[in-house]
Amino acid sequence: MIQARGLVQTFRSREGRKKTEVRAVDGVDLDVAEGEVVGFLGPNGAGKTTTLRMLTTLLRPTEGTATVAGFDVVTQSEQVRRSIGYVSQTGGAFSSARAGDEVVDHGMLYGMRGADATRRGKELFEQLDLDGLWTRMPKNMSGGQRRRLDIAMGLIHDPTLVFLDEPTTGLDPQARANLWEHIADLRRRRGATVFLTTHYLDEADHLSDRIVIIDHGRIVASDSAENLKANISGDLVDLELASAGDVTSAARRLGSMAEPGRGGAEAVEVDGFHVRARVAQAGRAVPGLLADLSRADITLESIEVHRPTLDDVFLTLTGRSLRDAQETTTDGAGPGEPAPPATPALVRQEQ
Ligand SMILES: Nc1ncnc2c1ncn2[C@@H]1O[C@H](COP(=O)(O)OP(=O)(O)OP(=O)(O)O)[C@@H](O)[C@H]1O
Repeated sequence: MIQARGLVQTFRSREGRKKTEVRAVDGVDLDVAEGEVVGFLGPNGAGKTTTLRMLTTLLRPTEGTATVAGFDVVTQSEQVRRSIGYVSQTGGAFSSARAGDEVVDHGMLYGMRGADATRRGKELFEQLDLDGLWTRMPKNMSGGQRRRLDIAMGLIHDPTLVFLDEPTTGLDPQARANLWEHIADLRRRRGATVFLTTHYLDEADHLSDRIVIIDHGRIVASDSAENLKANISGDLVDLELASAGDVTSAARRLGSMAEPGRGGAEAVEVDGFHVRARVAQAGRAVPGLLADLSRADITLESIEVHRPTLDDVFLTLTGRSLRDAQETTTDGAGPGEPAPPATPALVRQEQ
């Protein structure tokens, strides 16, 4: 459905008298099969939106080639546009028409009959929690409601290939869950292919068959979330001790079980009464560890095991945490909408 080879995008900008060149996308190859849901992850400025804009024909690649739905993004841009749905990060510019009319007009632009566009639009309004807002003007909607309207516009013509640029940023948890349901449904019922960028690791993990990670304009990983996590990180074991005296011996015992190549004291993090380390397979390691601690009369307050997250994957690949690589932004939610999470740029909810 999507095939890209050596995609490059450079931007020229001027800082004072100095001209600089930003290589926003630096040789991207992509293959997305029909019916696949791909989560495109990376820190701010990694090149996600620029890649998406090239694939959706909004930006001509500086170098490289890409076909989308079988059409060339440069020489057959019109056919590409007809074949896809696109929800941009910033949303569309709305006229002064009512929300429902905007959506129906948008469907008709794609060749739908008015009655079909209205029926489908009403269905989407209900699914995206926009009930009762059909006749409201978009400028009088909250930020979150406008975001959901953007999504309704992108899906009105039931595209079988959908590009979603941060579709749920600024949405409250319930609206996010609804949209997830909707995206899962697009694939289940229509066999749609979905290519989405997101800063929410749990979203990428939950929705995607495959995660593609981009950093500094280059793809650094591409695999299922399960495989990425299994290949890279061990499980994090977090022990809470009852007394400071037990911390040192617990740290020594846990260190000896840490992942091969990462064992020893340096693999162990001590934080107050907590001792943490990664072990290859916690399910197998923990029973022995507990028995060992018990024999040594070490009293545990609690033990927690965290499966590796996509953030751990990114950290292992690049030496940086996705969270640290993000900037905090607060846009997205409008009046009457719950505020977005404290660091909407990236939220980790897996652990
Ligand atoms: N029109 C432009 N002119 C100059 N530089 C640009 C332009 N558009 C993007 N860039 C730069 O290209 C790089 C990649 O930007 P891009 O928006 O693709 O990143 P992103 O991964 O989508 O980031 P975010 O998660 O913040 O949306 C950044 O360094 C950005 O500043």
